[in-house]
Amino acid sequence: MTAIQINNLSYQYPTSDFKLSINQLNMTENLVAIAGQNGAGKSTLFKLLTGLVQLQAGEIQINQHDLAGLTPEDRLKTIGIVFQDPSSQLFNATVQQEVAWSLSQTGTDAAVVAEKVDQVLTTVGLIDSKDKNPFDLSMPEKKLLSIATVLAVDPQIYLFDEPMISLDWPSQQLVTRIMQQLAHEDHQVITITHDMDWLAATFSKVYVLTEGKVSFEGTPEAFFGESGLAQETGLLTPRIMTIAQEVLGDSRVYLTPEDYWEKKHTS
Ligand SMILES: Nc1ncnc2c1ncn2[C@@H]1O[C@H](COP(=O)(O)OP(=O)(O)OP(=O)(O)O)[C@@H](O)[C@H]1O
Repeated sequence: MTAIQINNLSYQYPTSDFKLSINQLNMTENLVAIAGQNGAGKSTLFKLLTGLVQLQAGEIQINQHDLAGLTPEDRLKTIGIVFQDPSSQLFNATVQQEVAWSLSQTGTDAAVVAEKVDQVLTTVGLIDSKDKNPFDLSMPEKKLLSIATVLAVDPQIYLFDEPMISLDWPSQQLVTRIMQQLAHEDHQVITITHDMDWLAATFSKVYVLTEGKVSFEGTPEAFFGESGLAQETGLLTPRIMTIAQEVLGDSRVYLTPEDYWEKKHTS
């Protein structure tokens, strides 16, 4: 089990009034979603977790080790991020080299690299494109390649910033399966998402940020079950719940169509 512990965190951009403040947060679940309106501070939290910006106050601990004290190599092996825009992550001449480059940053033995590259490219369905230039890939393929570069390093914690954006349905299903498999293997998977249907169907724990503060932590069932909370925090409810409410006047919590069917037939 991985535990991220945040104490008295505070961060303010030099050129903006926005301030992220988290007094105490203890993240231990393997499948975690971070939600919140635009500008709530979700990406800023990811930047702090990956060291892209430095904490101004407080501490972030991973399994009781201060994140700030990790060497760059240990940090890579601890937390990996898949950015929203894959183009910001890709710069090598071939798909194969792109994945090999990310592994070379962790001092991996050259003999292991080729095998690992093939393995992760197979996982994301890009093995037949390994000699292509990353910029000749489609947007979903670029995203899958950026996921492969992180899978190759195999960090303890995976951060995904809006992974579903610009993916077609098969790629969405593939990425969801990869995340579930990672969580099953006891990695921690933390995802920023605006997709409430996907959040409700996939995650066991949700943290909602509102204006730089954690305004809710709990299960999706508890979040959508608290009357008016989704609306107050600027989020939608799952579509099945909206339909049940608006068409049938049924205001119970339904996370997925399957959940609706089950609850209807067991009550
Ligand atoms: N580099 C920066 N310099 C100054 N202000 C910034 C910078 N990056 C973000 N901000 C501001 O900080 C606030 C939080 O931004 P952040 O990107 O963390 O929000 P978010 O919840 O990820 O939003 P979104 O859902 O739109 O991605 C916003 O008001 C944003 O304008």
